[in-house]
Amino acid sequence: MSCIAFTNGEHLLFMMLLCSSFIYMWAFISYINVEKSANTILYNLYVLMIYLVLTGGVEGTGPIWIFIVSPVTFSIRGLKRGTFDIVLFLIAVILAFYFADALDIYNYEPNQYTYRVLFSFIIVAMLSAFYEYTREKYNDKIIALSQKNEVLATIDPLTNLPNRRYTMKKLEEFKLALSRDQTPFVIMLCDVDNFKKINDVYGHDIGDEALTHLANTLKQNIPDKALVSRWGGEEFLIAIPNAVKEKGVEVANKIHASLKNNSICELPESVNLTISIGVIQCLEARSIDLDIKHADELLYTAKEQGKNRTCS
Ligand SMILES: Nc1nc2c(ncn2[C@@H]2O[C@H](COP(=O)(O)OP(=O)(O)OP(=O)(O)O)[C@@H](O)[C@H]2O)c(=O)[nH]1
Repeated sequence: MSCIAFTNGEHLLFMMLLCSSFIYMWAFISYINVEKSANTILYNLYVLMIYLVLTGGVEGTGPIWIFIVSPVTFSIRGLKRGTFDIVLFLIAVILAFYFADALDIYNYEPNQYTYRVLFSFIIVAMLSAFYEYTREKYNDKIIALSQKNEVLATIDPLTNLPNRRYTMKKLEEFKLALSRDQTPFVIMLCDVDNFKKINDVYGHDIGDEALTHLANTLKQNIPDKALVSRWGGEEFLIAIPNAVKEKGVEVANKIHASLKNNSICELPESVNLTISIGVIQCLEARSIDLDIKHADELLYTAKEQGKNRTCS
């Protein structure tokens, strides 16, 4: 457009369009700062449009270009800020039409032309605002849905405890705190004793009930900042930050006692739900996987020694 203006001898328009092209190019190159680039593009567009309305552009066709302003504004600014900018731009356009005539810069003919342009601009702006409104609404819905899915992906649906995926992330964080600030932490691996028998004798539903009961018992007996998760099947993992092994053993004993005192109503009184636990204090030099392997070995020892006990 700038080249066309040059060959037509419209030197001022040529300069305006050339400057705009350079500004757009700069905004494109410095795209790293999105906010800054977007503002540059938008304000440059406004200045160019006001210039076209004020001078009439080529044979009075300048105002036609203002229709691109509303979609660009709403897509960059969003609904709220976009509406504010569009209203300011509209006032500027009305003033530009007024001064074009008052200062005899360009006389738009027929008279109705100015009104037609302004009214059609308002209609296009309203349609763009409506489009932006629905776009933002659906965008919010999609964000809410993906946040919900993200939560669901980290929760075990039966016990409502975090799952292994989430726990691994948390354990990495604890490990980082251990190597950075020397904050010790404890891992406890718990496994239900003779669970297959409970399932076989009383059915899977009662088995599920037992797992939920155990999850609640674990939650009630761990310190505030500790994490309890369903590690898989009938295995649970507890991580206690800022704690040493003795604390883990103390918590384990509390859990054994609590399970003994609170039986599941669906199970006969003679059947006690018990668990075996392996407790370790994590070492800075060991990976999380090796820590867990070590806890698993202690859990195995607890099973071998007769179950319903803790090894550390
Ligand atoms: N009801 C129910 N059972 C489960 C679930 N996940 C795993 N199980 C059952 O847990 C049982 C685990 O059995 P085993 O690995 O033999 O362990 P165990 O019978 O507890 O024996 P020990 O660990 O040696 O005390 C299996 O029968 C699995 O089917 C679950 O979500 N619900």
